[in-house]
Amino acid sequence: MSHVQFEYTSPRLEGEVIVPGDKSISHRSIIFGSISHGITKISNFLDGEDCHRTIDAFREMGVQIEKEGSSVLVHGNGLEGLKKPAGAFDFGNSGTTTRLMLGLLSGLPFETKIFGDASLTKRPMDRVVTPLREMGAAIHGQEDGKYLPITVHGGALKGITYRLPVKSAQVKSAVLLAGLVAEGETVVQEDTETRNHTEVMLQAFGADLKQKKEGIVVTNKGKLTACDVEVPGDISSAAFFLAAGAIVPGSTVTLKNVGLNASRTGILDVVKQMGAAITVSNERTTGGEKIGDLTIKYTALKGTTVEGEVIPRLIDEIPILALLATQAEGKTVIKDAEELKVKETDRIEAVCQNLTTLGANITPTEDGMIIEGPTRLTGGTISSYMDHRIAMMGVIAALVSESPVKMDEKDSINISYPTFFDDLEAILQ
Ligand SMILES: O=C(O)C1=C[C@@H](OP(=O)(O)O)[C@@H](O)[C@H](O)C1
Ligand SMILES: C=C(OP(=O)(O)O)C(=O)O
Repeated sequence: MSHVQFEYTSPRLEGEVIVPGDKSISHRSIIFGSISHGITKISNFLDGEDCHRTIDAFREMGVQIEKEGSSVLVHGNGLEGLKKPAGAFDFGNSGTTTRLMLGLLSGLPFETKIFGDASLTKRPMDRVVTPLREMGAAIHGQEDGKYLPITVHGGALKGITYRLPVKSAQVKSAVLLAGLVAEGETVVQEDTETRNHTEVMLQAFGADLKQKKEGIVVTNKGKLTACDVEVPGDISSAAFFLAAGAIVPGSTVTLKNVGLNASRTGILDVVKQMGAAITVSNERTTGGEKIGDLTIKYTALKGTTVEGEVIPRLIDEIPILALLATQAEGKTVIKDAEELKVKETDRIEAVCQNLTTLGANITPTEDGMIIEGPTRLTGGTISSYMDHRIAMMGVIAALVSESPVKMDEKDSINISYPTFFDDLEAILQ
C-alpha cells in the first residue's frame, strides 16, 4: 500500500476556520424531517459520508430529499409515508445511522435488512437489539443479533422503562425512536448524561417527549411536524484545530459557529483545566442549541485526569486529546473510557500504538490510557486504522513532529470532515 506523507517544517497556525456541520445533528435532522409532516429545511448540513448513508436510507424508503451542498430539503410524509425499500440498507461505516435506524425500523410494518463495512460489522449491536426486542421487535442477525448483517421484522411495539447499561446516546436515541410508535410510555434512564440532541430536536419537531423525574419519557401521541434546522459547527471536528492551536508554538486559531451544547463541551472543560488559553465569543442560541466562536492561543499545558461524567461529553475527542497530552507537562490519565474499544476501531489501541510509534510516552489501560509529557514527537509510519478520527490525529501530530508522519491512507477523513485539509491549509502559515 502506498503511504501518504505529512511534513510541516516550522508550522504556525493563524486565522479562522468555519468548521462543518455537526454529524450527530445532521443525521437526526434527516431522520426527524423524514418522519415528520411537511418540508424540513436544513442548513449547514454535514456533507460527510456517514450522513449520506442516512439520506440514502430515507430516499430508499421513498422520501424526497433535495440536496445542494450543505442545504437540504426533506419532504416528510410522516412515519406512515415510509415504504419498504427495494434492497438491503448499506450503512457503510456509520454507527449512528445503524443504531438510530434500528430503533426506527423496529416500529415500521415491513421487513428490512442492514449491512455495513468491515468496521461496522465488528461493532456491537446487541446494545440496541436487547431493548428493542423487549419492546416487541423481531430482530435477527449474526450471533443472535449482536452483529450485522441484521434483519428487522418491524411491527407493533410496547413502551418499556429502560436504564442504559452503556453510556451511549445512540442506544438512548434508538429506544426513544421506537418509543415514538410504541403503545404506552417509553422511559429511558441514564446514570451519566450523554449527548441530548435527540431529546432537544424531537421536542422541536412536536414529539410528546418530556424530561421527568423518572427519566426521559416519550409516547406516540405527539404529531411530528417539519421544523427547520440550522446545524451548528461540529465541536468534535473543531477539536482537531483547537488542539493544534494549543500545541503548535505561536498559533492563534478561531473556530466559528461551534456547537456548545453542554452535553458536548467536555473537551473545553478539560483543555481549560490543562491551562489552555481559550476564549468563547459571540455566544447565541439557534434551534435550542448554543453556539459560539472559540479562540485558542498556544500556551504551555499541564497534565490532568479525565474521568467520570466528562467522558461521554468528549468521547470522540479522546484521540486528539491524547495527542495534546503528549505536549503537556506531567501525567495525563484518561479513565472510564472503555467505550473507545467499540468505536470505528479500538481507539485505545490505535491511539497508543500510533503515538508510541511517533515517540510519545503513552500506556494503554483497560479503560483508557496514561500519557507522560511533554515529548518532542519524532515522526514515523503509522496507520489510520481506517478510522477518520485516528487519521486526523495523525495529521495534526505531524505539525509537532521532527520528521514526517507517514500514514497508510487519509480518505477515511471524508466520513466526518471532508474539508479537513482545505481548512488546515487556510490557517497554516
Ligand atoms: O448519538 C450520536 O450521534 C453519537 C453518539 C456517540 O456514540 P455512542 O452512543 O456509541 O456513545 C458518538 O461516539 C458518536 O460519534 C455519535
Ligand atoms: C464513533 C463515531 O461515529 P459512529 O458511531 O456514528 O460511527 C465517531 O464519529 O467518532
